[in-house]
Amino acid sequence: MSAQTLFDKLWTAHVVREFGDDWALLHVDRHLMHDLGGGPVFVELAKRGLKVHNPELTFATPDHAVASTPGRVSTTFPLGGKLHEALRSGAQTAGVQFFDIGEPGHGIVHVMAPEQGIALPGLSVVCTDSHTCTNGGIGALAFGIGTSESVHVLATQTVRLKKPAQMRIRCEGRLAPGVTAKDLALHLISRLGAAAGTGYAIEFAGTAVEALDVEERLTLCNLAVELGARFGIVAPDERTLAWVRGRPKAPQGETFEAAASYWRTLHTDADAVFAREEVFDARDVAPMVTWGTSPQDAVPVTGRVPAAAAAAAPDAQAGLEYMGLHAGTPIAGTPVDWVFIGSCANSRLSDLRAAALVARGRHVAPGVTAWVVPGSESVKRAAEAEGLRQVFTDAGFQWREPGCSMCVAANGEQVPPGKRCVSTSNRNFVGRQGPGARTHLASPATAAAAAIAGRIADPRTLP
Ligand SMILES: CC(C)[C@H](C(=O)O)[C@@H](O)C(=O)O
Ligand code: SF4
Repeated sequence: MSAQTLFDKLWTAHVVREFGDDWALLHVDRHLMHDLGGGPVFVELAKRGLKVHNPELTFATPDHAVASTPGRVSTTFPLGGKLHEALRSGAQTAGVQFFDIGEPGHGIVHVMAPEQGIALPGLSVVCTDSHTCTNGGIGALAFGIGTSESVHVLATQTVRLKKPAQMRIRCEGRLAPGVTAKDLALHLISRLGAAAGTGYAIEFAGTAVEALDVEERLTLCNLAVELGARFGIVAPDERTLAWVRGRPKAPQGETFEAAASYWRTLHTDADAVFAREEVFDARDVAPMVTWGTSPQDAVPVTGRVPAAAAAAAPDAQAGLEYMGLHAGTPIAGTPVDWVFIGSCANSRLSDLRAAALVARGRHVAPGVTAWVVPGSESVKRAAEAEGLRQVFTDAGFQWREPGCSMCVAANGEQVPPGKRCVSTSNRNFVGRQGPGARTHLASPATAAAAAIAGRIADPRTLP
């Protein structure tokens, strides 16, 4: 057999039928549903008189529209309450497991899936959400689908897809201390452009990626879609296997060992060919922060807001105006009003630890509202157990309930118009965190540093 890429191996393992012209019907191993799209999917299925083919392979959790207010219930945000109920009742009727708020397993769908061992290396994972690619960080064939495809998955446990072209991004060397996977992702997007991955499945490889811990790989793959790619993957290795072992829904004992020996075959063969290959030196990466309204508008925190003409995006001038920034000014020192630490990009335990390291023994600057929103109930409990909640609240951060929260503001939690927020999420589009809200994407450490300094600041040199 000719040399195969990791993606080829994952793809081939899931083909049920080839249709020609690179189209195929793929088996879906895990189907995730969330509150924004889930309810209507169940309604549509019922309307068409269809049954759920494999209810045990679908998992539902409300994340986008639930309030993060401490002590919240499902109806704290009333519209979210309706979406919650539609998802819950649809799941119950279908026999689909529903992870409700307050229960272990609840959380942002892309945080809870790998955490619970629902997503595993080698499995195909789909959800009506573009950031499903996050799961590629453990070597899953994970991708976002549309609502009608979700109905199709419920009815048939398959999905029709055209095999994408393949790109490999190799990051060689080591990230410098204080530089994270989020910074690497923003660096890659700023260098390659937010559309570079369109039509591709991206494999992230190289010594710098191998050196990332598994949660950092999830962050890196989360941002693959901000490069335009539907898939981002990292080959599973011993680190991945150790991370997966013992998760609630991961195989146990001998079954785990059998799975692990298959997972060890999931890597790109030495002489496999990619349609496009890019190589980066990890030592060039600094803590990054965005200045505009696309994730590609990112500069090192030690850098300056670029002149619009020098920026890659055609709408950079409009971005600068929306953001209320001037070309040539250092990005550090820009005063901030809000800080949001959360989202499927950066709300796992390791992210909260990194932010807490900066927050410990310091205090949020006057006039700054700083939120920490854990990605899942399990992350929240683990963080509380090791004292991180105390570190944050002592420092003046608000400790909130898990969900998407201010990442997309679908739960009514918005950055007020004209206010500036440093956010650990993945999108800084116009209005993303609320009408007129100004978003700067950054890592958890950089976001925590901004909260403390009251302005954009380099976490490595915080007084
Ligand atoms: C709501 C959902 C469809 C959307 C996505 O696909 O990513 C959201 O999660 C986002 O981050 O913008
Ligand atoms: S946390 Fe943000 S990016 Fe992730 S699924 Fe929720 S809304 Fe989308």
